[in-house]
Amino acid sequence: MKKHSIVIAGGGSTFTPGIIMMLLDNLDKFPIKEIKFYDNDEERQNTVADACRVIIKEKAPEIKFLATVDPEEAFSNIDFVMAHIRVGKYAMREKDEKIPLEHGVVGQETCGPGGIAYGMRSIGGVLELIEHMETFSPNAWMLNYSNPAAIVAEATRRLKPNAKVLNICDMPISIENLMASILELNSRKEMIVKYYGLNHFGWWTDIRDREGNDLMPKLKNHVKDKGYAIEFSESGQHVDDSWKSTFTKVKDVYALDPETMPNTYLKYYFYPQDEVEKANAEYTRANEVMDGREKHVFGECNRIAQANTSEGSTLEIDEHASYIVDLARAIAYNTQERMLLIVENNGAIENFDPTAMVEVPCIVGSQGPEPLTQGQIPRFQKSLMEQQVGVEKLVVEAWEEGSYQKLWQALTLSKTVPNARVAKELLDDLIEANQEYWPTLK
Ligand SMILES: NC(=O)c1ccc[n+]([C@@H]2O[C@H](COP(=O)([O-])OP(=O)(O)OC[C@H]3O[C@@H](n4cnc5c(N)ncnc54)[C@H](O)[C@@H]3O)[C@@H](O)[C@H]2O)c1
Ligand SMILES: O=P(O)(O)OC[C@H]1O[C@H](O[C@H]2[C@H](O)[C@@H](O)[C@@H](O)O[C@@H]2CO)[C@H](O)[C@@H](O)[C@@H]1O
Ligand SMILES: [Mn+2]
Repeated sequence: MKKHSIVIAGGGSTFTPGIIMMLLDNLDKFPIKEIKFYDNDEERQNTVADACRVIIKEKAPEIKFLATVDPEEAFSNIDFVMAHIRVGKYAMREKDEKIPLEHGVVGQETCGPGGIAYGMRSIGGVLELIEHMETFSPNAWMLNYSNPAAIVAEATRRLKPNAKVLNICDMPISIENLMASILELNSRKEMIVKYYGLNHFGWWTDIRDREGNDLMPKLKNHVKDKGYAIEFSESGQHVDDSWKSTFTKVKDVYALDPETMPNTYLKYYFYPQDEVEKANAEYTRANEVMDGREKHVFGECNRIAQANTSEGSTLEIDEHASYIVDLARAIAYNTQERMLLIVENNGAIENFDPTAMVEVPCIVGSQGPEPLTQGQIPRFQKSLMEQQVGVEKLVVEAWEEGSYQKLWQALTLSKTVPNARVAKELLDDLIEANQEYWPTLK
């Protein structure tokens, strides 16, 4: 098997050590020659890189390792870019969440005004990574999970239509892991699913085992009362209380259409007021993540680098991120794996905008993804998706044209925003907070 060279863009991410440990755990399936880290924050990246260097040396000393802030060094001679950047880091995520709450609107990193603000920051950052890849390794593929994936994917479709970039999200994978637990299966890979939607905005319509048996009745029986909540102590991975509450809230989302299984993020569109009431405007998910995951990961990285050993480390392999290996293998070895990806619709959802970026099952091989047709979708989901895809497209147009008007329209159209006046007040506050990152809007 060919050994691959990869660059992780956003080397300083809190997810990087877990992904490195996951890659090292899968070397038999996806051999690696070289790993490079690239970030535009050298200090943050070095903290993670100094620990990962130790881990790689212990587990696979034959792998070359380099951390750099120089695009040419990072993007030369690579086969894959694994991209997870957060433009503006947690300081800006905190503003994305808190500014909407000041206006009585959902404060969430990828949904509603927070997602729109984050999108306006991410588009430029992700397009720049694509340009580096195309300049220094034109045959490489980018596996992109930088958020907000829906807006980023639309930007890549519109502004880099020929780029070899695959946009993917781990939420369906996480949910399928929970479904597998509920169904008492050994792995989510025992399920064959049908699914359609937008990123963080979709529904499973059919779930079967490999023999073709319908697993939906058993799932429905659990989800109607408990959502996707399970006994998390048995799941092996730590799950924060706010995520447990999200998994439980699924039962209310499910009630809207008991024939399908929903993505967790739909709660922000169906029950925005519940989310606003529950939120603490002084302490949002960004604060939780900074005090939790970020402190833990950076604390452990410092300890490993100083001790020059990972012995006793509490960093966890990011098991559910193994979809990244599946995706890279599908491209590298033409495995024809069936995976949910965010791709241009082109008729996969028959009665929906062919130019929308939708999340559907695809067969992935060395030529990229082939979307599987999901047929016609019902009026309820179609109407919701049309509104949301309108928001996403308007954001990308606003970014490209520097249009205040289109961004105001996008915010007004979002189901999470009550009216155009609130949308305008929000927009003005978001412009003020994002001066360093957004294009100038006229
Ligand atoms: N698609 C998914 O389902 C999924 C799942 C988990 C995380 N994510 C995304 O992964 C990303 C990382 O998340 P995190 O919580 O670890 O964030 P983080 O802030 O810890 O890491 C992001 C890194 O990106 C770097 N960065 C920012 N702008 C950059 C640029 N223009 N060029 C190069 N590097 C840049 C930052 O310096 C930082 O080190 C986020 O976009 C997050 O939303 C996506
Ligand atoms: O609030 P965060 O930073 O913890 O998570 C935001 C991300 O949430 C999703 O990914 C989750 C995953 O679905 C969950 O089960 C858990 O295992 O962790 C992941 C990362 O926290 C979502 O798909 C991402 O787009 C979000 O960035
Ligand atoms: Mn996601």
